[in-house]
Amino acid sequence: MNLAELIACLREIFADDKVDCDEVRKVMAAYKSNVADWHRFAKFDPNKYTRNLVDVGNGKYNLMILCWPEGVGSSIHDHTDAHCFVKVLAGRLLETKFEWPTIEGARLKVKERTHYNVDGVSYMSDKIGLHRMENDSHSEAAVSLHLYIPPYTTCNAFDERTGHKTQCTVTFYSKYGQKVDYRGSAEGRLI
Ligand SMILES: O=C(O)CCSS
Ligand SMILES: [Fe+2]
Repeated sequence: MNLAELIACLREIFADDKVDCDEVRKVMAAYKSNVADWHRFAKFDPNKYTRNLVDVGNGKYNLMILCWPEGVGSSIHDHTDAHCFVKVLAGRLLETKFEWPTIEGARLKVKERTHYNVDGVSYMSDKIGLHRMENDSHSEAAVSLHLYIPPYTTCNAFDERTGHKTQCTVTFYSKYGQKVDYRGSAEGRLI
């Protein structure tokens, strides 16, 4: 299966409304990363991770490729009640899962830390908690494939020391292989 066939499979799965997480996870795991499939979407920025839109299906999901320079990670964030599947395409990612904050001003509690290597698939949702994804390698960039069902444009970022949350707008560095130019627009803040 190549990336185009994975996309065709996802469109079929999401032709109806129910989300069968096991089926999605199996399909994401069945695709074996091939840089020839995804290279044209993988646009890096030296100072942050980039979100590169690949497919929106019939509006039921966002499929995107994220590019992580060495040592770069996301903030600690939620997923706005969406399902979140992450598959590593190159390098490796460290996922740190946190409990939701319960005490005002208290430090977030770590639930677990897991490394995902190439073709590893992780699942996250607000029912499980919060997480941070990061490329903790200092010698190798990472690339990952993210599927969010349903799509969302805002989520919350959390301060690890206090649990304080800030709403963020998530944007795309590129869409379908073309860089997006936000000059002059308020958008553009990443989490
Ligand atoms: O920017 C995002 O969508 C978070 C990446 S880790 S799921
Ligand atoms: Fe996430």
